[in-house]
Amino acid sequence: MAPTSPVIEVRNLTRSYGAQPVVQDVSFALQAGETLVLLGPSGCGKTTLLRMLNRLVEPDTGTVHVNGQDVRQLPPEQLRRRIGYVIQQVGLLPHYTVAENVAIVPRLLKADEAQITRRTEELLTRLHLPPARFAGQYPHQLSGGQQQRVGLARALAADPPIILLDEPFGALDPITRSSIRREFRELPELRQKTMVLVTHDVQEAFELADRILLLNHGQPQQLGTPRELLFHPANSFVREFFAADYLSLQLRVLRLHDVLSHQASGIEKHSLNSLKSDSNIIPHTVSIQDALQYFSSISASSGTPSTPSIIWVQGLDSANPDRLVPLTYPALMGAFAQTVQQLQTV
Ligand SMILES: Nc1ncnc2c1ncn2[C@@H]1O[C@H](COP(=O)(O)OP(=O)(O)OP(=O)(O)O)[C@@H](O)[C@H]1O
Repeated sequence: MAPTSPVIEVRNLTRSYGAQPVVQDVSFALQAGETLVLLGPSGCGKTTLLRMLNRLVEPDTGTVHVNGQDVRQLPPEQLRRRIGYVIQQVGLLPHYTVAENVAIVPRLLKADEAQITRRTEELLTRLHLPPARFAGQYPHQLSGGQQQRVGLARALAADPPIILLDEPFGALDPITRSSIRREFRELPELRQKTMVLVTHDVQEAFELADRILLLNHGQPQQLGTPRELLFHPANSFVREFFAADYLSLQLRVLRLHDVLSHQASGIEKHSLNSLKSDSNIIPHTVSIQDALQYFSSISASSGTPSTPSIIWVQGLDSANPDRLVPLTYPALMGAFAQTVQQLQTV
């Protein structure tokens, strides 16, 4: 299939503050629906780069094109229509209700009032903020997580095809952060969006990114999929940046079909009932991390730690999608270790 033209195309962006170069010669192109995470240590220029995409910061040199048009040529209301923006501090207006905050951009764009009300209610409902309870509340009456969701609803209100997010979960405690992140990932509203997200949290980057751009001192170190950065680091900075999280990132990026594809044994799904294990079927697409959690949950509920638990993996055999392959915890760990070793030596 021929590649379609990029939704965002950044060429040779550079920006300095005084004598300090903050973003140095960054280029990338994003296809529709792609999520790019800008990752790197504090002060490496992530926010400055993000803010150059919607002209909150002007580059010294280089260009940003959105759907083939130079953003410098787009009038401000066109930019607002095309690009939503979510920031860590949320930035809700304290004297506006939740509904009024969400409606800010559509009102600036002079959308129809009935349509704005409908859209606001729809978004609040999708983001688990029932309008009957939340629409009339003020930001100070909400928790941090609820405020964050209102900030996201506000960015989505005019239905822009592009969303920029600057540490959108940064102000939340780790537990709220991880559950909101999961909700965020599963939100149908965001599936079609092209997104650029800034974070310095490696786990967050790996959970949300299609591709990651890792920066250091404003210089791009590597642009690639999480798997490419982990198994084929471009330089020692990339390797060392992920070193502390190496095992957990491997468990997150590798999926059952990556480590089990060589397994030939298996049974037909219809014969499983006779084995009385029909509830322990998982698809081949789950991550190794999720599969390990599944093992812990079934051995905790079975109450018979001496019997090795078996799960059945479905979908490994594309010619026969109903075929199930049995898997034990030790077999999974063995296959995982072997795969990692192979990937590291390629
Ligand atoms: N308006 C400004 N004036 C002067 N220097 C600035 C300005 N904005 C950013 N900087 C400097 O540019 C560098 C990069 O800042 P930036 O906020 O882009 O980094 P970051 O990677 O997003 O950092 P963090 O993860 O800590 O938010 C920093 O050294 C910062 O002090």
